[in-house]
Amino acid sequence: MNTEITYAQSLDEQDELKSFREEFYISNDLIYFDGNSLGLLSKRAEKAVNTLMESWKKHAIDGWSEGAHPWFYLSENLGKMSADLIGARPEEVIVTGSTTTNLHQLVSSFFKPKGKKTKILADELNFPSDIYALKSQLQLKGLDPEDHLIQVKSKNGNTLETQDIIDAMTDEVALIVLPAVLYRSGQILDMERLTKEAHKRGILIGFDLCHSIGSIPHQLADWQVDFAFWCTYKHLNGGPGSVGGLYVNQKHFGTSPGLAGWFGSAKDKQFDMKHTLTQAEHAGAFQIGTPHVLSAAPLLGSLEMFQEAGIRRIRKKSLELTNYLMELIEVELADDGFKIVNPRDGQTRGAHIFLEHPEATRICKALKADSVIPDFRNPNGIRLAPVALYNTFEEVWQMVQILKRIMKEESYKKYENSRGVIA
Ligand SMILES: Cc1ncc(COP(=O)(O)O)c(C=O)c1O
Ligand SMILES: Nc1ccccc1C(=O)C[C@H](N)C(=O)O
Repeated sequence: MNTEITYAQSLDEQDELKSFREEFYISNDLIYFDGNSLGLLSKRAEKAVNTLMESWKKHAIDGWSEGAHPWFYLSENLGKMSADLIGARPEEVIVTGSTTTNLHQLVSSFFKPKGKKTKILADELNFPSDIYALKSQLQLKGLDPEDHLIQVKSKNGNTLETQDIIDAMTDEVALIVLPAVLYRSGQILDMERLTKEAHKRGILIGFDLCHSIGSIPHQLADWQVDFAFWCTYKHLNGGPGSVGGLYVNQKHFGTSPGLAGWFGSAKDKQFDMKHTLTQAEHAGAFQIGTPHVLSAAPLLGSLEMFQEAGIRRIRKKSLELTNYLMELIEVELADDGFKIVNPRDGQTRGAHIFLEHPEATRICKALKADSVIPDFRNPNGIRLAPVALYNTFEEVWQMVQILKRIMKEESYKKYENSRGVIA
């Protein structure tokens, strides 16, 4: 492989998406590879927040129906803007809640234990919040999570095998909840096949898209996935705590929300103020209360950028970036004890790479001291996410050189090998 910086520079020159970098607040003195934990602020997102602040300033209560983006329809409009990213129909998507609250809403709506079918199937590698939510949903139904939550095991601690998940789809399972992309190893699960197999057995299936939305294409409607939920602060660059999203397949329109609230109403009925809910005839039925308008606002700007860039072009560049990163690591850091544990092939590799190293904690500290932002995942993982919309091939090259120097000079030994509170 070509390890010269000029090669990286030539890749940047040919990059069709290169103009997007200028739209972000990104410093040339910092290599930010953590966009899969918190995406960067773009000027368009900032402008969108200012626009909605203006509507508040100018219209006060009438901002619900007036101004550039009337707040009453904002969640639906942002849902429509997100639909292409996940291959859904516009009315199947709503921007609302957070990952964890949306999961609670969807499980409370679609988990209906009956007869022998009383179990939820998940996996042992998912993000903890999802597992906490599933356990508490079981408890709310009077079911003991010890025997009603099945967590498919990983053979190697990093990835899952499709067949192992299918084998766990017994006739006791009512519902399956899995990540689309695993938060540590970045493995993409075969959503299409898993959905088909679940449906053959009369099981509903939903996916957590936190690490997949904005980084890989999906075809949720074609695959007939029952539901999905996600955050918008990672690849979608919505900002800290930005409003999440959910998808419900149209065949489930009309299902009563498990956690009902007046924003789930049909719009024309909401202000009738009746004590009987007339729910919206689309995914909007799964909203609960008043939308968090100011935390949804950045998405008006950031989703517009995804519409322009297109998820297929984003995926193509992302695969090229991670491929280049892995190849450089293998050549330049061959003797430094790093193990690449994410899947390699373009079918199952998400948008970040995951390295294991016994000294991972302090290597991350040394990287940060040298202006590279990775993230550390307990106990020995380093996640690196070069993001298609704003990172460059040259940054990948620079980062590997910095890491090479840290390993050669052993400068990581200046730090303690223990994690901080937020790692
Ligand atoms: C897969 C996954 N699920 C859930 C969460 C957290 O959910 P929430 O947005 O509710 O904090 C994260 C990250 O924060 C995540 O990566
Ligand atoms: N929401 C956060 C708040 C604080 C710090 C990190 C997060 C993350 O999103 C972590 C991410 N979900 C992960 O995949 O590790």
